[in-house]
Amino acid sequence: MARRIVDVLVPLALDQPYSYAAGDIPVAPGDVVRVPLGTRECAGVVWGENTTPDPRLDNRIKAIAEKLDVPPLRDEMRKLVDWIAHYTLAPRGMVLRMALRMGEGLGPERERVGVRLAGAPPARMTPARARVLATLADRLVRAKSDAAKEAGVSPGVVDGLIDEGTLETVALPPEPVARAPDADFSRPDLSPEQAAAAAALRDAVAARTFATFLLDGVTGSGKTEVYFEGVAEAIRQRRQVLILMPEIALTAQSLDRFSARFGVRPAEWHSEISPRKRARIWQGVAEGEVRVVAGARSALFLPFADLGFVVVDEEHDPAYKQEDGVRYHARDMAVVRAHIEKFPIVLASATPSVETEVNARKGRYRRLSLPQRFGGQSLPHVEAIDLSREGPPRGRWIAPRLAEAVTVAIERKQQALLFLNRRGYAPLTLCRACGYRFACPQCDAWLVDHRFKRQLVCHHCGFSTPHPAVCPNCHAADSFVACGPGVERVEEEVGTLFPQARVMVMSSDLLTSVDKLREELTEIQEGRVDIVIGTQLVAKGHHFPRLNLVGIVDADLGLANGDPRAAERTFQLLSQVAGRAGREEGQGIGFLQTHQPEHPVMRALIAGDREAFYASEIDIRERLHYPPFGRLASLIVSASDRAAAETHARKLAAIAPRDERVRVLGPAEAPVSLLRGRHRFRLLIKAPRALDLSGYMRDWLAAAPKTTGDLKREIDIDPTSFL
Ligand SMILES: Nc1ncnc2c1ncn2[C@@H]1O[C@H](COP(=O)(O)OP(=O)(O)OP(=O)(O)O)[C@@H](O)[C@H]1O
Ligand SMILES: [Zn+2]
Repeated sequence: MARRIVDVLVPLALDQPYSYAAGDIPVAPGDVVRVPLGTRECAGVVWGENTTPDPRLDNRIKAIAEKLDVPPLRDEMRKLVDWIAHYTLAPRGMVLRMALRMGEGLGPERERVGVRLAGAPPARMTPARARVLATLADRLVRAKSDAAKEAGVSPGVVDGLIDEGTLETVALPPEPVARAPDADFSRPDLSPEQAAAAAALRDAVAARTFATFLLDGVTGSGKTEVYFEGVAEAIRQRRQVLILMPEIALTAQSLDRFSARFGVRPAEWHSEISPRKRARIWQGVAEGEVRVVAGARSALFLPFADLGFVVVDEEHDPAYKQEDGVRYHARDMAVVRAHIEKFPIVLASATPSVETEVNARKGRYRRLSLPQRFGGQSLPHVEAIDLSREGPPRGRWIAPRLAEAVTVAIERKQQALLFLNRRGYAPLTLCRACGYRFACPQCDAWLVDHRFKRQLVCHHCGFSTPHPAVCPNCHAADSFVACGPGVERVEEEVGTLFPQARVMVMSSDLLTSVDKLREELTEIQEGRVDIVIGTQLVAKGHHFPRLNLVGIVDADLGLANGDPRAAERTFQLLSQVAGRAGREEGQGIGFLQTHQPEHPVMRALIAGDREAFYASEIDIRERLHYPPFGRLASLIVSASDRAAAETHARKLAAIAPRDERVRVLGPAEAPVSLLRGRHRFRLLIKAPRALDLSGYMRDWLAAAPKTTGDLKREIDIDPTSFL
């Protein structure tokens, strides 16, 4: 009998599977196996039968070491991996790696040890020991760590009592990763609009077919309550659900809302979940035991046994695009997954991306509208403060009219949010004596002054250095001037203007963990803060009942960077921020401090005229053949040697396949021309919508010269960042 050979894809930067002999291990496609690779072993997935193995390899083919005891990767999941790799041009192994990211913790569950009172009291009694005995006097079993915690003693005390025979140990079953949600735990009364939208989602989930919805509701309209009804239907159908959120929106508040509706928290999946927990969730999801996952973009690659509904909350959020490794857009790939597995998906936003908006206009996505806030609250009233006419005095950042409004808000015991999307104290530091500016040694960027950490920091690569005492150029002392504001500088000004106010600064660099973020958000919700100063960390999804005033310190900040999506991003971000105001009672007000009150983005925000913004933006995109009316890809060539990068980029441009429908722009020095010590050149490729741009890029690179030295090429299909 011929040997059975199978192809195994390993989670490494390889596009092709390797052949292995199955021996007498009964493997089938999708099975997770351990295989020898070079000098070590690694996990991989059987991708298919190999019926025509290369005879020359015959005696070099190695055998599969073992089949792992985890559920196989289903057909649909393998199709998704193939699809994404094909589309993004990432090696298939790298995409697989995301689907196998169950941590190294897979394997038997770590046993939990419980204790209970069993024998005679110890010979030597101490107050700590007495407390443990008192705690366990009810003769119930407790986890060892819980017993220590409840008694307020160290675990060593409990161990001592076990050694003496006073306590006995008992093996406890592992805690479930997630308990089953109850679809009818607490059903809300929906407004008529909410009810109509919810019914559409429920029907779609019950129909078990592919459909894409845009849940288009103004800030505070109760989109969450609506998509929860789709979730409830999937739970009733005994199917699984994935709720994707931008990482920072995975807050205690949103998880609590889930448990208020369904009785339990969903399983969480984000970068701070521990490897062991990760492994258990992965397995629970694959076995169908975990019903609902709320996760950041990487949760898209979880191997659901029977996924029946996906929500992409805040679908316009740039955080859905992964910018390193496999460059994929989780929203778009979620739609692909829904299509492959034939279930409905809903994209929710108050400010849909232009792509999604156009898809809805063209009828490719079905729009569900919630034009009003829930409970009759009106949308915030937005006004411009023209910085060229009524700006603050020199060296200050809060205009008199905004300061006045903050004073009034505090008097009324309401909260104010001052938004500035810039971390640190000042974006540029220079020497007054000689004009020297502090720049990053590895990047084309100024160093940002972070006073709280007492460092100058590069926001591109993380390089940091303590504040020097004298100018490194002219050796003058005390000659530094901080230029421009960051949140820390606004905090300083707020301290002078409102000395009595309780102030909190929220900025990602000041946070140590997700838990810390959750604590701070709770403090704001509970009204223990008067003025919040924050970056985009506070812009998204939060519901602060007492917040009625939002001041945008520099509304023009995002417009200046030459990015084709600058207008869209600015509109979305500022609408979201302003949308935090007046959600529960009273009228919300937003102030935009701007030098360009006539800019279409500012005019649309002030008039509350979303349609005007989309009309002008869609018109521009259509004329320029930008997405979604055309397609883009970017190719960045980088190297530590500038000439090497430039020469290679030019060579690539010269050999681009000829196709009169495709335009290759560049190479040009990238806007960030030096990053982490590498010089960067960019090519931008523009093509019509119908063209297979991934195929074009693949043909191109297949003919390209090999990269030598530390030359690197990075391809980004549908880029969203243009730096
Ligand atoms: N049917 C309902 N019954 C009771 N409360 C509701 C209902 N719908 C919405 N709410 C409440 O209204 C508030 C706003 O809802 P939600 O946060 O879901 O809005 P949203 O549309 O997601 O807003 P944003 O886009 O600003 O995040 C929440 O406090 C929510 O609990
Ligand atoms: Zn840097």
